[in-house]
Amino acid sequence: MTITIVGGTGAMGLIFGIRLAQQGHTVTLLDVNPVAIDAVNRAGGRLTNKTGEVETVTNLRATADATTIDTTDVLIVFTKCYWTESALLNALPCVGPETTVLSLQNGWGNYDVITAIIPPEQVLVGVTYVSGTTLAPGHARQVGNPLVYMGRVGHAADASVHLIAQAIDAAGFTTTVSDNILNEVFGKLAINVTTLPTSALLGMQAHQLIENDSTIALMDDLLRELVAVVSTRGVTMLFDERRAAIHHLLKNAVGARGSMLQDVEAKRQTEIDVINGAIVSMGQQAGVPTPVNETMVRLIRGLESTF
Ligand SMILES: NC(=O)C1=CN([C@@H]2O[C@H](COP(=O)(O)OP(=O)(O)OC[C@H]3O[C@@H](n4cnc5c(N)ncnc54)[C@H](OP(=O)(O)O)[C@@H]3O)[C@@H](O)[C@H]2O)C=CC1
Ligand SMILES: CC(C)(CO)C(=O)C(=O)O
Repeated sequence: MTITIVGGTGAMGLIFGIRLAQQGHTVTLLDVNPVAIDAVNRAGGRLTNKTGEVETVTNLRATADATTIDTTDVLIVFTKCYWTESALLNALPCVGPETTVLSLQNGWGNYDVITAIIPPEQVLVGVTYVSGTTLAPGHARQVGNPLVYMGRVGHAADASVHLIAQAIDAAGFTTTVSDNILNEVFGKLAINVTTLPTSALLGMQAHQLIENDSTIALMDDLLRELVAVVSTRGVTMLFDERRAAIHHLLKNAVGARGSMLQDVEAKRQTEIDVINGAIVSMGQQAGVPTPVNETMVRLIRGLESTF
């Protein structure tokens, strides 16, 4: 399969690109970061795995120029959400009528942004529980849970979805094709809404969030609001089940640094608008109060204003 990853030299792009290249796929990392592109083309993509070993993969290339890439079978989107539109427009030279575009980004709204550019029948969305950190240009660390959920929005998956899912699964990510993928997107959003701003504001690693009553109570409040909001969209989410899933994930994510914490440390814009900001907007539309999520948005925006 030919696979192009947009945002490919970022933390998640490198992890998926390296794992897919190790399976023999023709992988191209499309990115705008010249230092990371150069590092990959000179020394290969490097991945520090869960046991601390560094794996180096040289059968992949990186570029900023989509016109140098043949029409790709699959385009995986792994930019920060605020770059999705411009990154996709830049990627169009390697997208044909048979290309499948798959977003595994966090946040709410990726499907709408992508389908404003790419026909919906070519678009898949999903989520992943892998946690990635950039250690150096062209070098990422993979921790977290290697789970992926993907599917077609509003339609059952066909054979082509299963083929891509099999490729991702064979690359070491336990992959589930879902016929109700937006439920999975909301389930992941619940994890991001509760954990990402909390860890970013307090400088805490994932497992530290469940080591004291105050952060547990704060995350409960954020989750309660999200459950109330998504119920107005016909999504049944059980508070206790999601809370247990979040605690389980955090307990098993020792050493993981949430992507928003990494953004704050790098003094980079965060994805707060498509995470807690999305809950605030949906709450406003449905008449559901979301004061705790609104406070997190204000705190993160305040922090961003100091960068
Ligand atoms: N990190 C994590 O643990 C997880 C992240 N996610 C989600 O995955 C997505 C990617 O996150 P992450 O890998 O951490 O982010 P990174 O910032 O590490 O990577 C994003 C990459 O996209 C590049 N980029 C920016 N603009 C463009 C463009 N126009 N065209 C192509 N590439 C571009 C960036 O370059 P530059 O550096 O120069 O800006 C960077 O190399 C986000 O939605 C995040 O929420 C999901 C699960 C876990
Ligand atoms: C939940 C977590 C940590 C990993 O899946 C994540 O989504 C992120 O850091 O953005």
